[in-house]
Amino acid sequence: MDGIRGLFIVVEGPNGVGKSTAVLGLAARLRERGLAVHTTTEPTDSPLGRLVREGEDRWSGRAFALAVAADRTLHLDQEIRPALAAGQIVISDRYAQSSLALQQLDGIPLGELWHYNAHVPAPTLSCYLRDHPAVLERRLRERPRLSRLERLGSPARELALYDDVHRFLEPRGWPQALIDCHDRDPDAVVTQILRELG
Ligand SMILES: Nc1ncnc2c1ncn2[C@@H]1O[C@H](COP(=O)(O)OP(=O)(O)OP(=O)(O)O)[C@@H](O)[C@H]1O
Ligand SMILES: Cc1cn([C@H]2C[C@H](O)[C@@H](COP(=O)(O)O)O2)c(=O)[nH]c1=O
Repeated sequence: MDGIRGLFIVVEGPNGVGKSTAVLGLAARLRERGLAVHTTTEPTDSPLGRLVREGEDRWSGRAFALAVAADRTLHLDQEIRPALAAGQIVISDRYAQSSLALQQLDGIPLGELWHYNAHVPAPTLSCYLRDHPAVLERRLRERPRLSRLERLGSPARELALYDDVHRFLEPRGWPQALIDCHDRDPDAVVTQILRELG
């Protein structure tokens, strides 16, 4: 697959770390500068993406990893590349790193997950949000219901998996930034992301 032309930003990190909040805040700050921004998420808001979301509790292992990878492939073809071609900045809440980290919870080795995703282009910048496990545990405790993967993993395990993925992608040339969210309000998190973007 060809590389990416345009500005494609990915926000990643463990469940509850503040990805969706950061995506909204970043989009707002870029729009204040008069820039055209397209926000998106994985799994996508497409028929396949909705099926994947609904399937998380019933499917696991290879079948789920491949379904998520298929949704990502369509995401690139039908949403990300067209938005970039139209001159928009694309910000995605989750991308391939979520697969490389979270599908390991289902026992799929990182190398195999990479095979399923190796065709996807590197974003312009991938931001990995981090916080202390205790903060994330508190946020998850406040949720009425946890997903299958949230129950299977834990904030500490997810953080460790994202660290592995960060190390794995570094020699593969993916531009990446670690964003420490601890004791930073959402605005300060966005400021840090903007600094990384230069
Ligand atoms: N920087 C921050 N400081 C304090 N609270 C925050 C911060 N960012 C987000 N939150 C709060 O933490 C909770 C989780 O945030 P959010 O939904 O953005 O996380 P997420 O990473 O997208 O979660 P998930 O992956 O589980 O969907 C929300 O209640 C949100 O208001
Ligand atoms: C992209 C992607 C997602 N998932 C899982 C992780 C979460 O349980 C849901 C998404 O929920 P959110 O509240 O919208 O963040 O999907 C996954 O396991 N693998 C992936 O690649």
